[in-house]
Amino acid sequence: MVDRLGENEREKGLGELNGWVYDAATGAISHVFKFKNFSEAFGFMSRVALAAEQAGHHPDWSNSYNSVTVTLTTHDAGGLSARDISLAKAIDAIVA
Ligand SMILES: C[C@H](O)[C@H](O)[C@H]1CNC2=NC(N)=NC(=O)C2=N1
Repeated sequence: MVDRLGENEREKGLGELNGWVYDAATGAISHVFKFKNFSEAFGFMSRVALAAEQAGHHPDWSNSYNSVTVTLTTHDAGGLSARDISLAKAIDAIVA
């Protein structure tokens, strides 16, 4: 079990990320990643899948051709937790 972040922790975490948006209604952060083509998008998803497995924390996501929408929230905590911030940082590192 992991705690939901308070407002201050959430804002601090968001400040350490690159282009993720918090949705208060769902308690999730999301980011739309765009690539040159489907192959690049799927390669990104493969790398994220490995990072997610390593973290034991998994994205809600969708893919349409060259676009991947990644949404992170912690179901167990009913909102955003440090695990989401940590996985978002790993994803930012993958696209950097
Ligand atoms: C037992 C295991 O740690 C949990 O069920 C994990 C797996 N991956 C998860 N991923 C996400 N995004 N939220 C969770 O609450 C979650 N729970």
